[in-house]
Formats: sequence, C-alpha cells, structure tokens
Amino acid sequence: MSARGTVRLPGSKSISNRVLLLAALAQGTTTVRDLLHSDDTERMLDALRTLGVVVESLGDNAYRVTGCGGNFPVKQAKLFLGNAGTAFRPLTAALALSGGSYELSGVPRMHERPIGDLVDALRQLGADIRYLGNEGFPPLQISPAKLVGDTVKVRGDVSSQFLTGLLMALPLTGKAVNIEVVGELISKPYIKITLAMMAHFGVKVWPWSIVEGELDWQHCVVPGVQRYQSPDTIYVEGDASSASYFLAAGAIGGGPVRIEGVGRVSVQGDVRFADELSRMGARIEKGENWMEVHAPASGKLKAIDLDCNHIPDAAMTLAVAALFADGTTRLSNIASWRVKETDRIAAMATELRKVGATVEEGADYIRITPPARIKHAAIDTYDDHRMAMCFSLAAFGGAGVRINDPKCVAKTFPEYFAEFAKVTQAVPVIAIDGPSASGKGTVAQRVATALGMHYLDSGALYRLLGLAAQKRGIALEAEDKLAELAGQVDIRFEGEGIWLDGVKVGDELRTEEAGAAASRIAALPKVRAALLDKQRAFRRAPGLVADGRDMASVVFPDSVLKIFLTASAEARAERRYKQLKEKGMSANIAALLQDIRARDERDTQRSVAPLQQAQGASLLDTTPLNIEQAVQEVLSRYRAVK
Ligand SMILES: Nc1ncnc2c1ncn2[C@@H]1O[C@H](COP(=O)(O)OP(=O)(O)OP(=O)(O)O)[C@@H](O)[C@H]1O
Ligand SMILES: Nc1ccn([C@H]2C[C@H](O)[C@@H](COP(=O)(O)O)O2)c(=O)n1
Repeated sequence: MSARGTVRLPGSKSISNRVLLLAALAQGTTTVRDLLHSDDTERMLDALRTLGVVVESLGDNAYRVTGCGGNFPVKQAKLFLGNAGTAFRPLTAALALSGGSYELSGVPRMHERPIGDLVDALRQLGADIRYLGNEGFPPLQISPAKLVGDTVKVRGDVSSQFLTGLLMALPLTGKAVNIEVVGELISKPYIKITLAMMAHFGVKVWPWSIVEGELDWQHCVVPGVQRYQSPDTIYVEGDASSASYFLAAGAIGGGPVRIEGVGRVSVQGDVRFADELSRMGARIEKGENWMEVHAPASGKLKAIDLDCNHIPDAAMTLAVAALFADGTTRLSNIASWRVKETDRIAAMATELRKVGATVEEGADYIRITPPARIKHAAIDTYDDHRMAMCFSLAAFGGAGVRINDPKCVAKTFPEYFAEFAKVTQAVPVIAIDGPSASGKGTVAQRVATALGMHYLDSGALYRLLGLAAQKRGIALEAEDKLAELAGQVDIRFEGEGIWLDGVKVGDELRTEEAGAAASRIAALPKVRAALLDKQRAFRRAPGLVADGRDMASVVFPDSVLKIFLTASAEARAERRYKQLKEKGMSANIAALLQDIRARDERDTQRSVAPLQQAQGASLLDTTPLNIEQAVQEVLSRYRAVK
C-alpha cells in the first residue's frame, strides 16, 4: 500500500471540548467554528444543553453558544458523559463549584478511570462530592459547595486533565486561588492548550499564562477578579493527534501526504509529533497551518529512543510506525497510557505482538522490535479510537490487517477510515508471467529500474527452496517437509545479491538442474501456499514488478498491468544457450530445447497455479524483439493503464 494525497483535519478534540465549556461559562454569545463532530464533543454538547445552556447548530461544524456567566440555569441534573475524559473532568470541577446538585456517570470504562485526585483537590475548596461506586472513581454525586480556603494541592503526575479541570473552574469561585502541583506535571502541552483557551476567554493564570520560556510548573495563581468573556468568534484548530496517523502514513507509504488544519503555528503539543517523525527520517515541510510529509530518502524509518511526555497521545502512532523502523524503538515516560480509554501500554503490546513484533513493556515504557515481515492479524481495539487509527498503519506491511470494531474511531474522528482510504492506494504491481527463458526476468528487472520500483524474481524463491531442500537431504516430493522448510528458510534479496540462510548464493541458482528442481517442487500445492506471503511481502511503495508463472493469476491478481511474456521454444533455447555460455557454463542447445519443452509441459499441466495467460493479461511475444524493444513495449503498456 502507498500513501499520497491531502487530508483536511477535523477539529481538535481537546480544543473543542474546552472551548464549548468556556463558551458556556462565559458572559456573552460565542460562535465556535470548525468544532470537532465526534462522540466526545456530542457528550459535552448534550451535557451543556441539559444544564440549560443554549447551543445552536449553525451548520458546517459551527455553533452559537449563549454563555451563562458561570451560573448554569439548571440546578439539578443527571449527566451521562460516555467515555469522554475531556468532558468528565472539567465538568466535574465546574459543576462542583457552581451551586447545584448533579449526578455524573459514564460507560463502565469511564468508571474505571481515576478521578480521586481531582475530587480531593476540589474538596479542599469546600466542594461536596460523593462517590456513587468505588472510592476514587466515577460515578459522582455533586452537591452545592461551601467555598473555603484559597490554596489547593493537586496531583500532576497521573493525568493533566485534573489540573485542566481545576484551572478552568477556579474563576467561578470569584476569589484568587493558589494551585500547588504535587509530583512532576505530565502532559504539559495539554495544560498549555488549557491556558491558551482560557486566555482567549479573558482569564490569565499567573505566571503560567504570562511568563515566556521555561516555567516552574509547581505553583500558579488563578486571580479572583477575572471572569470569562466571550471572544465573539473562535476557530478550532485541526486535531494534531489525528494528524499523526496521516503524517505516519506518508512517512511509511511514500508520500507526499499533506495535512491541512494544523501546522507550524499551533497551541497543540502533538504538533511536535512531526519533529519526532523527522528524527525517524521522514522528510517534513511545514506552513502556518499545513504540513507535508515524504518517506525517508533511504525508504526506511530509523528506530528511536524517545521520552514521550510532550506527545502522550501521538506517541501511540510512533509505536506502530516502529514496525517499519530499522531496529528497536523505545518510547518512555508514557505511564499515563495506562489510565486512558484502555490500558494502552498493555493493549499496544498485545496487538503489536499479533503482527509479529517483539515487544517489552514496563510500567511507563514500551520497546518495539519490528518483525522481518509484518503478519496479517485481526487487531482488537479495546473501545479505544487511537488503537484503531494507529493500527490502520500496519496495513502498509502488505499482509493486510483487520481492525475489529472500527467504529470506535467515532470518539474523535468518525470519518477516519474514509479519509485514510482517500490517501492510501494499493501499491501498483506489474505482473510479468511467462515460460522459462522467455526473458521475463531481464525485462522485469529493467522495467523496475526505469520506474524506480522494487523487483521480485519469484522463480528464485522456488529455486532457493529447491537448493535448501537438497542441502538438507529433503526429497523433492516430500510436500509437507518442503512446505515446513518454506516457512523456516531465511531468504534475503539485497540489490543483485541473494542470501539463503545467511550465505550468499552464486551461479548454482541459475543452473538448469536448479530450475528443474524448482519446477518439481513448484507443482506441490502446500509449497506454493507456503511461499505466497513471502512473495506478497515484496509489495512495497512505490511499486513492484514481479515475474514468474502465477503473478497475475494468484499472487497479485489486482496487478495494474498483467503481461504474458513469451517467445518460441527455439528462441528461448537459443537465449538460454547464449546466457549459459556467457557465464562460462557448459551447454547443449538440443538438450536445452528438450529441457525447456519438458519444463513448459510440467509448468502448464500442473494442477495448482498452472502457467497460462491469466485473465486480463496481454500477450507479448518477444520472438522478434530484442530486450530493449520488449522493455519499451511493457513501459508503454504501463503508461496506457496508469
Ligand atoms: N527479447 C530478447 N531478445 C534476446 N535475448 C533476450 C530477450 N529477452 C531476454 N533475453 C536473454 O535471454 C536470457 C534469458 O532471459 P531471462 O533470464 O530474463 O529469462 P526468464 O524468463 O526470466 O528465465 P527463467 O524464468 O527461466 O529464469 C538472458 O540471457 C537474456 O539476456
Ligand atoms: N511464480 C512462479 C515462479 C517460478 N515457478 C517455478 C516454475 C519454474 O520452472 C521454476 C523456476 O522458475 P524460473 O526461475 O525459471 O522463473 O519455478 C513457479 O511455478 N511459479
């Protein structure tokens, strides 16, 4: 699969839900444009409407919110917030300080996500919050607060959403409140989004909103005199976390992939994902609100060792991109993954192992070593939108991937798979099949070079397997043993060289004996089945030219161009004779002709994948053509179908 195209990003979830709540708490009417349309924003919109806030849809992802000046009209309500942490935490804080009685609940997973640190912080200010289930977890019963105290301690090392909720709610108290952050503050970029959005609505936090550069993230003051004021109109940036999947797709699948809606100038920390992807070798250009990515010049991503505190959500995308890297990638400082929609470290490790990766997980890190070949797998998504979106990238491995419960992407990006499909295309394959010595290898190789594509000599796989069998003393009729061997042998193609179990193979691969042995084992159905995935794994961006007997009919039936390349048996015997002589090998033209006829007979008469002109394949008889003419003919047929 390759990736190329442009994606207009949906609005940022983090910004959307913050802006909706601030617009509701503000004085005045706010028009919110480019709002994200998703499950999580629907939960926030529903909750605000239940609380009596007037929210009107203006169409085209725009809404008009009539603020209630911090005083929700409805003083008693039950709110269901699904699995939307960006709605649950800030609403808990705002409602706890707003003088009403509310019951807040969510889906079962929401009830497993901790909220105790936020509740403890709010209680220090006199909030009255009771747990309706397990201590420290939703659901919650909130009753009117009796405000006391001017200092609050809140943990910063579990989820930055606790601090976000507190910061956004404190202006409702009408008095200055000091915040002391306990433990090292994680996910600071999300706090920066909170501060930026609060500043849009006229509230500045001392010193975090005011001082530039390095900050002491342990203390701040939310001044008492400030009230949220509508900025009139506010535009929601494209979602930088959602951008990560498309940037990674371009880096893995060739590119260029351009994303619009977020760029160099952004309040979202996840824009720095692009910098980490470029450390992996991707080539990235940025404009004010767009980015464009190409695959590394080398064609392969580099493995990295990264502290991911600054990109907690987008770091998941790196974990799957690591499948395409040249070594082991380590992502650390990701403990917060464990308390998200699911335990994301455990989920990521389980699913990466399914596609063949070697994974080590720790309390706050994950190490991923890619497999030689990414395996087809059915990926479980744990009701976690990011698991589904991340693992779509595994499809670039060529073996295909099944995403279970793909609709979970509705949490933040309902149109994700439609957009992904728009920028991904099957890697084009040119299939060149034909009988022995027809010239298909020579022609295919030259066509691949002319088009900058990869090349697969599928016959070499059968020849190599024959050689490996002979070396191990396995009979060429022992179908089960040969099929097992096909799964075990280590075959590597690099440039012109071919390695079998780590040893470079020379001219012995090209002898008529090796060809005859290959022809015999190629008639065995289990052997053919065992070599199928190995052949398909050669399909990589930007394209593949594959030669053999069943490229068009069985291995790559969706090839964009199918050629049946042939020549008379006499012409082929003569070509083979010259070829062997040039290599200094002994040859007899009559014996070669006999051998070619015998091989044609075996290859065309076998029961599985017999050599024949496949449906949709066009005939190219090269008897009267020289090599260059044959190559030009294939190129012109490709141009005609491209
Ligand atoms: N059109 C052509 N005219 C003359 N010689 C050719 C032509 N095409 C290929 N040859 C020569 O014929 C020989 C056999 O070609 P090649 O090895 O590419 O065939 P092949 O079909 O891939 O064979 P096999 O599948 O049996 O390995 C080579 O020496 C090649 O240079
Ligand atoms: N896709 C393929 C490729 C090769 N074979 C068999 C048939 C040939 O006799 C033998 C060696 O192939 P060559 O190197 O001569 O192209 O392997 C096949 O059945 N299917």
